Amino acid sequence: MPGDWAIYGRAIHAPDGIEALVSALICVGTDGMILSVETAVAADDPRLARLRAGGSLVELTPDDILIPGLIDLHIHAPQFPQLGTALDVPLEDWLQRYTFPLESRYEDLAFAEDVYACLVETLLAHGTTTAVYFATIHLPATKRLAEICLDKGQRALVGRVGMDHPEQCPDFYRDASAEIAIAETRALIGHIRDLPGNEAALVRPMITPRFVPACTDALLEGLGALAAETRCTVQTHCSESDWEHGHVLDRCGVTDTAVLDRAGLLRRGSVLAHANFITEPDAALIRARGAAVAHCPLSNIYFAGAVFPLREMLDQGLHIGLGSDIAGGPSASLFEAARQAVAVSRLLESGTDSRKSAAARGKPGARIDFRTAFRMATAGGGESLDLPIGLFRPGYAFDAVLLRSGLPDGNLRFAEAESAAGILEKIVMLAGRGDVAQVWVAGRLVKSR
Ligand SMILES: O=c1[nH]c(=O)c2nc[nH]c2[nH]1
Repeated sequence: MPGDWAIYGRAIHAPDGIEALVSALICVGTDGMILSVETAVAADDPRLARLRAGGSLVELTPDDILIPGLIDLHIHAPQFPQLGTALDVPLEDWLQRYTFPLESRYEDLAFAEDVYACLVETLLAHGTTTAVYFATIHLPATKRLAEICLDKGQRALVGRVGMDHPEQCPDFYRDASAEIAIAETRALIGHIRDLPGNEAALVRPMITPRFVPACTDALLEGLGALAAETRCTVQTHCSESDWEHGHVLDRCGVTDTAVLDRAGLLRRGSVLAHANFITEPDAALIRARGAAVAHCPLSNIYFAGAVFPLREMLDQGLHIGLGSDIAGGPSASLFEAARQAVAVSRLLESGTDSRKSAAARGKPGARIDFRTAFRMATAGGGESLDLPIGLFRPGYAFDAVLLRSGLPDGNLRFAEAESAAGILEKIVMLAGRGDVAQVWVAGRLVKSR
């Protein structure tokens, strides 16, 4: 729609707890930002008639419900071809055997374009309106990923991966030096910030050291200095598995979090994927710096060897959102990540070894429910990135997903007069691509069936 426009119907979001917005009128400006949100607007309100007459009103049906766009805090874009496969070995073997060989192929720009275009389309179809991407060490292909996100209208944060450590990175897939990795990261930051059509910063660069084991101290320090200089946010992996956590302790004498902080990489808006083995002082430091954790329950099942103490970390006030971790996690759907976050928290609470007594088996109080999972997939992601997304509030971007009950290939069936909590529980437990009717990013309709 060319000018200001509005959407009228039922919505749900999670400012703190869950808030149902009944008969809501959400007005959206030409810049894609929400101008106003009003609830209990009567169907015969004259403003609706005026908007309707001007062709500026989207009207939802009783089968429809609007939710904030999903925010996926951790995706490896080049790993998309391997989604759903290659999960039979531990992280350190998976990287060397499957993942580095696949990522090395992105020197081929045509290959990269095909994969990245398909991935961005797929994620939008699943309702992922904001995606935080690791790319590869290849600057041209990483620039293309950012351009594809901008063309297709997906809000994205895109990073060229830095990895120069000769002991952990193979000869065929490694930065030639820390200097080159830093220079190319700088070039990507400039390229994305100057992209024509990106004046509103729909796509942003991210400084992306792969993880401490893959980076020399010179690279970590250089990227930290670059983050301070450019005020660019940072993403990396942190204390992911027993092997990874132990490797960093052996090499550096301190945890990943302390190493990242020493290098200046732990900042407001920094996203640390996994963080399964962070210590109490690590958690305090992450909180003090305003950094965030991307909780990736699916890949943690395969690689971590432990369950992230999510409830405890939320209670300590950390910013936490959800990551699909394509392709360490075998699903592109953030709804799937949300339900798995609930499931693994229940396993952590109950424990898993039936040979132990119930009292000795688990971690009391560790569970989260569907409300918390939904919040992490939406408002929690926005807070983590320090961006005004994930809520229906004036001043926030209108990034939204319209879910429709009863679509032929969908899972959702809302009963008449079902409560907001009941509907949300069904969404978190059942929703998938087949339930997504329309998707908007920054007020632009980017998917419709
Ligand atoms: O899940 C993961 N995927 C990766 O690609 C990776 N690299 C380092 N650590 C990692 N963990």
